[in-house]
Amino acid sequence: MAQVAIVMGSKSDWPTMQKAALMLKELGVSYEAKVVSAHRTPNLLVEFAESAADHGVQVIIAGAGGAAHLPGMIAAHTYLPVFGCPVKSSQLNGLDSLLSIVQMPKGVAVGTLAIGEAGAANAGLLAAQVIALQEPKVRDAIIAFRQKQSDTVMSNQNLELEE
Ligand SMILES: Nc1c(C(=O)O)ncn1[C@@H]1O[C@H](COP(=O)(O)O)[C@@H](O)[C@H]1O
Repeated sequence: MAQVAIVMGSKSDWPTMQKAALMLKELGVSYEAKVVSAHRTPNLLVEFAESAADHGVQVIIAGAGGAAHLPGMIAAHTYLPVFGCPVKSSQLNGLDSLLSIVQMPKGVAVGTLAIGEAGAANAGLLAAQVIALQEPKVRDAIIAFRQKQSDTVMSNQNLELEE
């Protein structure tokens, strides 16, 4: 049973959304990934969102591009926390996705991440931080991840001119 569900509007979102999966894997959090679309599979969306908590899912990450209604519609059908990832669109570079996801009306919350792969990776990190509230092993993995990141920055202080 997966702790985190990663859903996306199309398989074409997977190159972006797999960054969330990679982060969860690195931090030892179980996940399942699937394609669910508010527009193209509206019945599947309702079925997925309404049953996610019963299946043991604790956090949902939802990524979509363009008219990105997926995260908001999922949030409307579950009380689980939903993190929305704006996927870069071909026409407007993801600004459309970002604005679709971030401007939720008061009363239904979606935590919106940055556009693209960095946002997806951070969605994985945030989801892991929620899981870590109850799982010391995940908390330790996050602390180790942060330490490794700091060490990398500290070992990159030799800034030389490239001529
Ligand atoms: N925004 C949504 C939703 C939705 O919000 O339900 N379903 C699909 N899509 C988006 O359409 C884009 C193009 O999809 P295709 O590549 O399949 O044509 C994808 O980024 C997807 O997230």
